[in-house]
Amino acid sequence: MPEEDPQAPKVPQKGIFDSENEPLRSENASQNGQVTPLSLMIPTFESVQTLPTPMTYTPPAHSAKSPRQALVISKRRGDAVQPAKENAGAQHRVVSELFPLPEAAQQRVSSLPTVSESSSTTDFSLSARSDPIEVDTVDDQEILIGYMLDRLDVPMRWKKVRQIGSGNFSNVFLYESIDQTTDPRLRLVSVKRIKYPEELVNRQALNPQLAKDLLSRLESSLSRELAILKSLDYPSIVKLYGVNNPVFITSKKPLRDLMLREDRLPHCDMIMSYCSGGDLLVAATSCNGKLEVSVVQRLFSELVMAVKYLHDNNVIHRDLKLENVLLKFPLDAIIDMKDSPVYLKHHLIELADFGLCKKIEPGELCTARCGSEDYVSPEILMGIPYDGRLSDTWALGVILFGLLEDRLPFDPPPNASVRQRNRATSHRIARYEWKWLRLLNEDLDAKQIVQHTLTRKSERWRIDQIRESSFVKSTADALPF
Ligand SMILES: Nc1ncnc2c1ncn2[C@@H]1O[C@H](COP(=O)(O)OP(=O)(O)OP(=O)(O)O)[C@@H](O)[C@H]1O
Repeated sequence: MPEEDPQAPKVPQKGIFDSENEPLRSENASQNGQVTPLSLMIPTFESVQTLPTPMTYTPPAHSAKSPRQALVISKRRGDAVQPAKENAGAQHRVVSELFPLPEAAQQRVSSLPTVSESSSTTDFSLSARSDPIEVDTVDDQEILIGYMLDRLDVPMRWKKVRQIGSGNFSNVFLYESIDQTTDPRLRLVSVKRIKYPEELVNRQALNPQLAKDLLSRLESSLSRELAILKSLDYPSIVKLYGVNNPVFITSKKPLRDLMLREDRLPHCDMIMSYCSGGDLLVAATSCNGKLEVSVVQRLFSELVMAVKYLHDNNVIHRDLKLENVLLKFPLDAIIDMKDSPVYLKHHLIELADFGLCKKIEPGELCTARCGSEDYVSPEILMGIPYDGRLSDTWALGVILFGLLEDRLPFDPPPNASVRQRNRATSHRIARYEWKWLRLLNEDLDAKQIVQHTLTRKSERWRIDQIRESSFVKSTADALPF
């Protein structure tokens, strides 16, 4: 039996079941008699008493990371399309998990069937209160006071420069230090400001039990991300420098403690290393398919090393995707650096977004179904206990394919029929349905990695096998970290 995730909530089996409690059958299943959990039911959020674990939803239309150019990778996140299409927003991603999305009420949320994970429910003293919870919202905060992890007693100040990103669970801002700092890394920092669920932000009257549940998920998810980030120390992984309130570091139940003090939900800012090149999705798509294989090799090899560091330390990421690979410098600068010694000496990427990561025991299987739709492995889609390391290597295969082919493997192929286009991405994933187009006749070492990762878990390469593959080994051996 797999061990259960100690920090995930208990989520009853509640997803894709019809009135007789029979799983709905997929297109595939109706042909071969097997049940595949691919159909979606779309409940309204209000009717969800227990939180759906993974959710397919339409991301908010507004985003600071919207590239304003046409993107070659066709099915881009709802926020990464041209302005005219922003509100069409029909792109879906599977996300998760421990607390509902901010602005959930505006989004199309679909629950998938899930496997329960045990909960470490925090006992918020909310059962007696029926009034809305006051939330500290500070998106316009110009001056940030923060505390470094190693100097929690000394406040430092930064001034907001601009917003640099937005995800489902956070807004990310660039801040510049006001104080004299001897540490050059702290001069420009990125600040990840956690978005709270819309029900809390809008202060709608919440069922006290639901509020308690929601807050406990929020707290355990936040604490987990902070604790794991704090424990990581690798050049190619985003660095947590500090937080806006030391309680987020010192307490195991920071929200509860701060709410007792202030009777309102405190905001949480994570002060982190800044990557001026933005994310790899935007950078790669801006090349219009002209990213050289040697650059792909350099960046991908470093990413493999970062994931190897995580797996060696029993951490799984569970949300590896192009958007979460940040570039330390703009891509043009990286390309110009190719002949300089810096190219191999300095880290060029930082892996970000540890909101779904988890510390696991060796051999432990996970049950929380989470990730981003295009990158999620078949076993997570199926709702069976999965090895998080193998789901991470699957996602690495998706990333590498995307960089090489300039489209994602489970998008409908460019020459797809209407019927193929109408099929859900999850159908193609469940059938391992991907193929080379641009590289069809190319003999390239990199293809071997994709072939051995976008495959059944029993045959799938682990991170060490990817590390030792010819495409990665020569570059990774040359990196000093
Ligand atoms: N350290 C950083 N430096 C530069 N940009 C960053 C940094 N961290 C995040 N960003 C930008 O902000 C975006 C959102 O950040 P992040 O993925 O951490 O948020 P999230 O809310 O957890 O996202 P998701 O919806 O993918 O879960 C990133 O895709 C990136 O463009």
